[in-house]
Amino acid sequence: MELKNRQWTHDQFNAVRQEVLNHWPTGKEVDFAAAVKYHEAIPAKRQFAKRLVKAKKNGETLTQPRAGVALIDEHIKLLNYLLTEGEADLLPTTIDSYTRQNQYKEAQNGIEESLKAGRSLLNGFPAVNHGVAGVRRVVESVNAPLQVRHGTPDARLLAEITLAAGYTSYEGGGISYNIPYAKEVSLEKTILDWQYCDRLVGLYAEHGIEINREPFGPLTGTLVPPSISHSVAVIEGLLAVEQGVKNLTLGYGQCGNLLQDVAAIQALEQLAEEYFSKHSCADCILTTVFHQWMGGFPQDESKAFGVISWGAATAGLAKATKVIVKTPHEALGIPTKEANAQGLKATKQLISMLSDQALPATKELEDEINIIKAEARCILNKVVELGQGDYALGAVRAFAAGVLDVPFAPSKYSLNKILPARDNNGAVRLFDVGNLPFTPDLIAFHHDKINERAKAEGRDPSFQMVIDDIYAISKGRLVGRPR
Ligand SMILES: CCC[C@H]1O[C@@H](n2cnc3c(N)ncnc32)[C@H](O)[C@@H]1O
Repeated sequence: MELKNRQWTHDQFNAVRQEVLNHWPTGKEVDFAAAVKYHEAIPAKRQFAKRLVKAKKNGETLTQPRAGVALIDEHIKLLNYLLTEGEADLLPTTIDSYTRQNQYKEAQNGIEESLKAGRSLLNGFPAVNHGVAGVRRVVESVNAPLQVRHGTPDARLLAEITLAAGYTSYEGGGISYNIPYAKEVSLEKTILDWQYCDRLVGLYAEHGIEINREPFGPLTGTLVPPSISHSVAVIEGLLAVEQGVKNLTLGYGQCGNLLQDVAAIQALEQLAEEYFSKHSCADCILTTVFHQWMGGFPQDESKAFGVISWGAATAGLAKATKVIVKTPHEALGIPTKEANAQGLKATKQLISMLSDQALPATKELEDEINIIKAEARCILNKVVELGQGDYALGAVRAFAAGVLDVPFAPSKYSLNKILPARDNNGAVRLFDVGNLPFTPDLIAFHHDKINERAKAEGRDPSFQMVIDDIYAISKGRLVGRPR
């Protein structure tokens, strides 16, 4: 099928669906009409979209962990522990890496080995192998809104099975689950495959079932400038809305400077409103998600709590609709349920203590918001130009030209010409703007900010700054100062 940002017809969708449902035997369990009926009976309090709308209306910042283990009963126990002990407002199901690569045979082995070992030998929940009936057991046993979180370039069968089972939110996107997650999967293919996922959500919406979609905001999670992650978020949001998605959460990964991060969430809301109303998507409900620091963490658990709490405080002051919570085991690997619950409770403490405060709307904050929006507009307008008006085509061409460029991305489709580094206050700026289509004054802004830090540190701007910043937080700092 030719790539274009146009809603798929039912015939186009159904032609592809037959093939998708055959990718693994459990695909046969998918019965869309029965799934719609099942969703109709899901109470509002367990519907992700509704809970987000309520939070936006009440000015709440909801907490959500990441969590997933191999076997159904253990996964249910884990989620219920995070709900009761961790006081989570929203719950995930993090999918294992084999499933993310469509390696369902290996996932099946993982299930069998986990049964033998009596513990999870997968780094997430292999939903495709468990099938609709198995995944539905999770939905029936956990009294909270459930979201599928993963990192899957071809997430079509995973969407069919988890949504049919009753999950009411689905993370990911054709850019955000390709560029940071795959080495050489064509962007064209993943954007097409994610149009399928969004069209499926659109079909549920046509039957009155509201399912929330959340493009993956942080991308590589390593010093990604806000304007770059926002540009991807807006593009994926527009592509999703074209396929009939009505409830979207756009996301952003914490960078660490409070002013820049609060400005980033406000700029994201304003950019989304601007671009969505421009493309007549006024009836799409928009919320935001703030991801606590996605880069390297300190091994020491007390220091890790410091990083988690900083992310919680920033999310609370930014008034994001939800915050994705890290754990004190981040530097070690998959967290225990206790560590996961601790991260959630520390976060909730900060969020509730900050619910009566907001960052004052100072000139500095406004300036930061305007810089982020100006940069994103430069990128998005160039994307539309390259795509001759089409965001899907434009996105593919923009990556080829370096107009969109994600730092430290594994994908060969990202030029990786840009180089981010922190300025003297720790805000993420660009040491090398690569081929980003910024105006001269924006380029000068970044240049000056990096030079200001260089002067303060008594060294020339260099790639060493980038390296120092990558390791800074795990070494207890924000700005990677020279030794
Ligand atoms: C983009 C996602 C990276 C983050 O996702 C966490 N993560 C991955 N898999 C699981 C899991 N099965 N349970 C709890 N957290 C998980 C990692 O720690 C990291 O923070």
